[in-house]
Amino acid sequence: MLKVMPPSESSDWTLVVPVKTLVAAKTRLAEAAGPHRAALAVAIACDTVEAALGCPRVGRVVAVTGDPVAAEALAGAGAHVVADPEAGLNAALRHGAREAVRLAPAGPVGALQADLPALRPAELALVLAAAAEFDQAFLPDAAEVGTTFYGVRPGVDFTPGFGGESRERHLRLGAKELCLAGVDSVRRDVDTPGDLRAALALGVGPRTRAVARRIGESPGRER
Ligand SMILES: Nc1nc2c(ncn2[C@@H]2O[C@H](COP(=O)(O)OP(=O)(O)OP(=O)(O)O)[C@@H](O)[C@H]2O)c(=O)[nH]1
Ligand SMILES: C=C(OP(=O)(O)O)C(=O)O
Repeated sequence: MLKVMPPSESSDWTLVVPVKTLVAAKTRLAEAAGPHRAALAVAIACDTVEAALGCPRVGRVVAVTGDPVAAEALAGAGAHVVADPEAGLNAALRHGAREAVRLAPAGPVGALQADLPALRPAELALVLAAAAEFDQAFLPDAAEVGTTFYGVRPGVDFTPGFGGESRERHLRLGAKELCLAGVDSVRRDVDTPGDLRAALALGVGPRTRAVARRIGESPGRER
């Protein structure tokens, strides 16, 4: 029998989450995490994916990684995993976005950083609702230097400019900066030990709490 798939709705986002090879991941947490650095990177990415999938505006998460260990864990957290073209972060995101359009041609596409372990689905919903008002939009990170989310309306070119001081780059590229209250968990990226403590204070997902305990950090409150 022919199975007719329902058309994806415009509020049904596909989020692309990039996860680099674990040997190279989270180097700024090397001292704090010691032998648990790769486990911490995987835990943070999987908690991010699980929370994103818990958001009613998200239809699916496409994770882009070339790492087999990360790929298995991310698939276990519910992501649709595609291989990394190994040409850098923005190339990985564009590759994931092509898969997103293949999976849901009528839906909006976003890039979400993989290091948001405190992410709360309801806060992500606010960001996606705001982003849907613009052709191209982004959310700056907690430090207001980088970016945690970049998204486009259906049919608009997906041209992410992540890396380093990407807030300025996204502004120059003409994306609308989202200035929203009540979305701290979507902006709380984790690069340094200080960032990790700030995320733990907000409340992180269960995998990150478990690794935090192993590296001697107080796991803080539950998300
Ligand atoms: N798939 C993919 N993801 C990448 C690549 N480069 C960076 N990322 C991801 O993009 C996000 C930001 O990356 P970085 O800040 O460069 O790296 P990081 O692992 O978070 O931290 P550091 O090693 O401390 O710089 C993280 O989620 C990374 O996993 C890449 O080439 N491919
Ligand atoms: C790559 C970026 O993030 P990070 O702070 O993780 O380097 C970015 O903000 O564009």
